[in-house]
Amino acid sequence: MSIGLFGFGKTGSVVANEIINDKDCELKWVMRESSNNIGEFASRLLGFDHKEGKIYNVYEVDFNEFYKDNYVDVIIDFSASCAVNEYKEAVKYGSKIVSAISNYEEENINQLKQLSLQTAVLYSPNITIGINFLMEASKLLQKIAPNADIEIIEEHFRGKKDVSGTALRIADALGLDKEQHVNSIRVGGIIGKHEVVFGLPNQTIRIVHESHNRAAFGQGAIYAAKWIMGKEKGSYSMEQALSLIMSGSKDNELEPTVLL
Ligand SMILES: NC(=O)c1ccc[n+]([C@@H]2O[C@H](COP(=O)([O-])OP(=O)(O)OC[C@H]3O[C@@H](n4cnc5c(N)ncnc54)[C@H](O)[C@@H]3O)[C@@H](O)[C@H]2O)c1
Ligand SMILES: O=C(O)C1=N[C@H](C(=O)O)CCC1
Repeated sequence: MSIGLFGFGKTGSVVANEIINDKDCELKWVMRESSNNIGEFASRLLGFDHKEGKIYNVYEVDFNEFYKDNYVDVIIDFSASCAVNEYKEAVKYGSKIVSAISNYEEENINQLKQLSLQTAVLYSPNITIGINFLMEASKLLQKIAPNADIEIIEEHFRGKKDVSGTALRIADALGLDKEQHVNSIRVGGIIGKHEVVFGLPNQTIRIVHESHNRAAFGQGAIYAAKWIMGKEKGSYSMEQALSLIMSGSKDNELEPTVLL
C-alpha cells in the first residue's frame, strides 16, 4: 500500500517512522508547511539507510499536477484543518483519505465530507485503537448506571491550544453538555490522556486511556489505512473500522503488534 503523509511535526514524524517500519506500506512522499529538510527523505532523517518518503513543501507544489505523477493509495493527514484543500485533486485519481486532524474548522470538515462523495474517507480525532475501547466501555457503563455523575478529563502537552476533539466526541457519545462536562489540563509533555469519571454516592469508577508514545497514533492510522483500502466511497469512522474487533469475534483479533 502506498501512502502520502501530510504533516511532519511532533506526530507526523513518528507516524512516518511507523509507516516505513511496516512491511505492507511504502511511504511515497511527505508534505509539510515548514521549509525544513525539503527534498530530503523522511527515512534518512529517521535513521534508516534507504530513501523513502521524499519531503515536499506545500507552498512549492502545484497540486493540480502533483498527483498525476505521485499517486498514492491512501493519504494520511496529521497536519492542519485547511490541508484538505491540498488533497482534493488526489481523490480524482482514486486516493483514499485517513484524516486525524483533531479539531476541524467547519468549512474544512464540510470539504472533507464533500470528498467522501468521491472516495472513501475515514476521519477520527483520536485514531488510537485504545480510545475506541474507552468510548464503548463508557457507553456501556452509562447504560448500567444512568444516574451516575459523569465528568470527562482530558490532559495534553502545554502547547496544545484546542480543546481535545476526542473529549468532545466522548461528550457527544454520552449525551453530555461539552461546556459543562469537559475539563482540560495542559501541562508539560503529556501526549494524550482521556478519563471518564463516573460518580456514584459511595464509589467512583474511572475509565482511563493514555497514549505514552505518538507511535500509538501511527499504528492506529496504519490500521485505518489498511481497513479503508477495501472500502467504497463514503464517510467512515474509527469505530466502524474496529467494529468487528469490538464485537469480540475470535476471527477478528487485532495483530498483537497494534496494541504493543
Ligand atoms: N487523531 C489523532 O489521534 C491525533 C493524534 C495526534 C495529533 N493529531 C492532530 O494532528 C495535527 C498535527 O499535530 P502535531 O502535534 O503533529 O502538530 P505539529 O504542529 O507538531 O505539526 C504539524 C505539521 O503539519 C504541517 N502543516 C501545517 N499546515 C500544513 C498544511 N496546510 N499542509 C501540509 N502540512 C501542514 C507542519 O509543517 C508540521 O509538519 C493536529 O491537528 C493534532 O491535533 C491527531
Ligand atoms: O493534538 C494532539 O496531539 C492530540 N489531540 C487529540 C485530541 O484533540 O483529542 C488526541 C490525540 C493527541
